[in-house]
Amino acid sequence: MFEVQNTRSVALVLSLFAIFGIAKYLVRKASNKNGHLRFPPGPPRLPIVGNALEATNSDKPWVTYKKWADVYGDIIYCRMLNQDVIIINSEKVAKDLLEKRSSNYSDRPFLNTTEIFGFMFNVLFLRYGDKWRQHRRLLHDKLRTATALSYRPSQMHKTHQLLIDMLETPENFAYHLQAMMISTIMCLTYGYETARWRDPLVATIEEAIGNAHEVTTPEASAVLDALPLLLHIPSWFPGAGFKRRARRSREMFSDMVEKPFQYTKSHMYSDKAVKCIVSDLLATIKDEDNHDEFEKVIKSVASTLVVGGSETTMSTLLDFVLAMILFPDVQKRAQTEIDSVVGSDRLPNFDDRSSLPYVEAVLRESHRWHPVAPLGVAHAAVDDDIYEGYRIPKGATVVPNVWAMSQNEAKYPNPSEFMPERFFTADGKLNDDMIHYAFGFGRRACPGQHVANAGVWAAIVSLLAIFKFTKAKDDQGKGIGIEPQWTTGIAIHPRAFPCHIEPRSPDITFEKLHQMISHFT
Ligand code: HEM
Repeated sequence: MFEVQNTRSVALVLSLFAIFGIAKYLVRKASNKNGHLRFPPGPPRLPIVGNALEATNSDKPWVTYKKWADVYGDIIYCRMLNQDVIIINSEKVAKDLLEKRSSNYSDRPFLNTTEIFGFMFNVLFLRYGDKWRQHRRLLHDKLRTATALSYRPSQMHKTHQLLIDMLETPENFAYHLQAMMISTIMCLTYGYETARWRDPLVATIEEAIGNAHEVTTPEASAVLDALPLLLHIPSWFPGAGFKRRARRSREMFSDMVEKPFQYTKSHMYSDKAVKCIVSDLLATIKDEDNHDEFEKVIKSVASTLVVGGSETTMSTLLDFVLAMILFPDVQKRAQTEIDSVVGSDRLPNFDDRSSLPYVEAVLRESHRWHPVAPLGVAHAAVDDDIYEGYRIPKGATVVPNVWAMSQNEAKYPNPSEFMPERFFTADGKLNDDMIHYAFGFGRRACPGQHVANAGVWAAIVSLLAIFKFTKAKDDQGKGIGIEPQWTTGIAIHPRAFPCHIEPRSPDITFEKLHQMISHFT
């Protein structure tokens, strides 16, 4: 994060670390009540930096942590500069700590990068306490299973728009997937209809989120968290380019929070008003004394929905498309199932869902194969704790390595293969592995998972019903090989890959598709 560019800066940074490290060690030693217990096992630590170099050396820290897990076990202690970090590599330990002891593990570590990049409006990063509870109550009310059902018509409507866009310009598939997911959540949250192509608000949201994803992880924030003094150096100072990026990020997030909110507020009593989450919430606080305070909460909840609900679902769909190209037999089997249940004269609807178990398994495998949030979102320990005889210090950052859970060979043989079959029992029924760990743990678990699963299912089943996904071809007509790569950060997605998308049948013309959509029930 902090780009050290010359030897003097390095010397200065290291001396400061040494002073702060020793001071923190002495304070901790004096106040520690479980000091006689050992930390969980972990890799050897260097003086001052601890394990920070190894953890930040790769753009896939989850893979590094999984390698550590193979040596040291399911619960690991490491140190990122002056920060204690506990890495959890199994579902069992994650449940034991983050769920069964959730009153101690529902806090978030404070990351300086979230603050300076303007991401603190996001409920995801709120510390555990009354303010978080107030936000979380509203989120729960608007995202719980029963309410989520009322979003389905809108989710299907946006999915049908996606089918039209894909038929028109299949080469822009990644843009269409992203635009659909942002458009859906903007409509549900703000009643705002995005333009079909290059909507300015969509562009701001994409840029703001993309920018923040890489820097809002404990690994990326480690230097600034250890040495907050660096926040005060001027932006022209060598290595302080992050300050200029942070300023731009704050401006974009401010637009993202304010503009759509003001749109809803100014339209909610007009003839064109569309019922949405923000207008519902604003109506409930109309006569409240501390109206301005409530308005801030609504703004924060609404923009969190957009951040939480767009990039994650789009990334899952990109994983799905990539998997369909790399694993054509899975695609064929899912389409055979859809054809047998839905036929070719209509589009799938939510009533078909329970009759399409293989498609359901494709959805689960899309969450498992390359989890969108490979290190979940870090929790933090409120107080000292002891687990299996090991000491977990108060304030430790607790990282669930979702990647390691998803690649557990004992549970998922050949984990790098996309195999929906792994979700079936021997007698051909869907098993009960819903990949809940991809959505986090305990009191902080994703409140949007029902909405997410409905939206992603609708897109997967509809795309499979209409389109065939294959490798793009070179000049000689040979399929172009794909070496899949993923982005890095708190939420990841496959980097651009070549792909050929065409209708499964020559009967699928614009006219036919519009007809199917107009007859949709
Ligand atoms: C594939 C889609 C999604 C995935 C994989 C996902 C994953 C996650 C994860 C891992 C967390 C952190 C949980 C933890 O701290 O243990 C989270 C939190 C959250 N998600 Fe999602 N999410 C998805 C979709 C959505 C959607 C569609 C929404 C909203 C409509 C949403 C809203 C939120 C919110 C508000 C939080 C913050 C919860 C808190 O800190 O209390 N997510 N999500």
